[in-house]
Amino acid sequence: MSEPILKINKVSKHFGGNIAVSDVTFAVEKNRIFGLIGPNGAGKTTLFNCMTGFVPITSGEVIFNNRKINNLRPDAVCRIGMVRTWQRVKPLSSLSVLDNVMVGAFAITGSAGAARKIAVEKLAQVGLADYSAKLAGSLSIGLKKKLELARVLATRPEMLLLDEICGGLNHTETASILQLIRDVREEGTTILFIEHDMKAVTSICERIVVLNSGVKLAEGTPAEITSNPEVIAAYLGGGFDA
Ligand SMILES: Nc1ncnc2c1ncn2[C@@H]1O[C@H](COP(=O)(O)OP(=O)(O)OP(=O)(O)O)[C@@H](O)[C@H]1O
Repeated sequence: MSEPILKINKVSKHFGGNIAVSDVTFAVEKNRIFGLIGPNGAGKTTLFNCMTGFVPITSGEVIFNNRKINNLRPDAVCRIGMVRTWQRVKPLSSLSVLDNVMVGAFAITGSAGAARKIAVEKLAQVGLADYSAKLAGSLSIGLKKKLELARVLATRPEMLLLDEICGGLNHTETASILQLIRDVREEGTTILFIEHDMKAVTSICERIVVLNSGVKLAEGTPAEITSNPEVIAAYLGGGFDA
């Protein structure tokens, strides 16, 4: 295994008596596309929140680039190179598409000119150049997801955490987002991908961790995961055919 960029060591998160994440351990190698899957309520988003400083961890360690980052605030986590998207994308609706991406770029630069340049570059990358001047709130859900991707790419991340970026998209939109994710990985970015669309997960991820009721149920390649009887029983059911 090459050097991991991210290590999750025995991470737990309790909300009062509710154990959302329990003693989860895994590592993500640099420049991989890694999947995080599991049933609703399995703890996937909570784990993202723990990694990126949006909720405090009850116990365990998050190590990013050999640095323990448990107590860092989300903006600091972003500045050291790890940024996440949100399951329900909420752009700043009354700002333009360009301004929304500039907000992302301001995480890494204080210069409006530099932020604009990065935003223009990232909007072109996701295919939204023609929408720059439109109000973000006027975009369709498919284009809002691309805007979300441009916003996080504008922070020039080393690692991207994508929370159901394909959720609510049709077949063509999903294919387009998956190609963008592949392109981003080609540029050297590591990706951790939460997704319920198993076709998308198995087509893009090299390795997958499965959570169930806050506990790590399995880890392996897509072929190993989709043939794992425990994963089939807890999540996939009998009908999945990769
Ligand atoms: N802020 C919170 N306060 C209390 N409980 C929470 C909070 N956030 C999440 N939970 C609980 O933690 C558990 C895991 O939820 P989480 O949203 O992480 O699951 P998930 O795997 O992302 O689910 P989904 O696929 O539906 O998005 C659930 O029982 C949820 O109710």
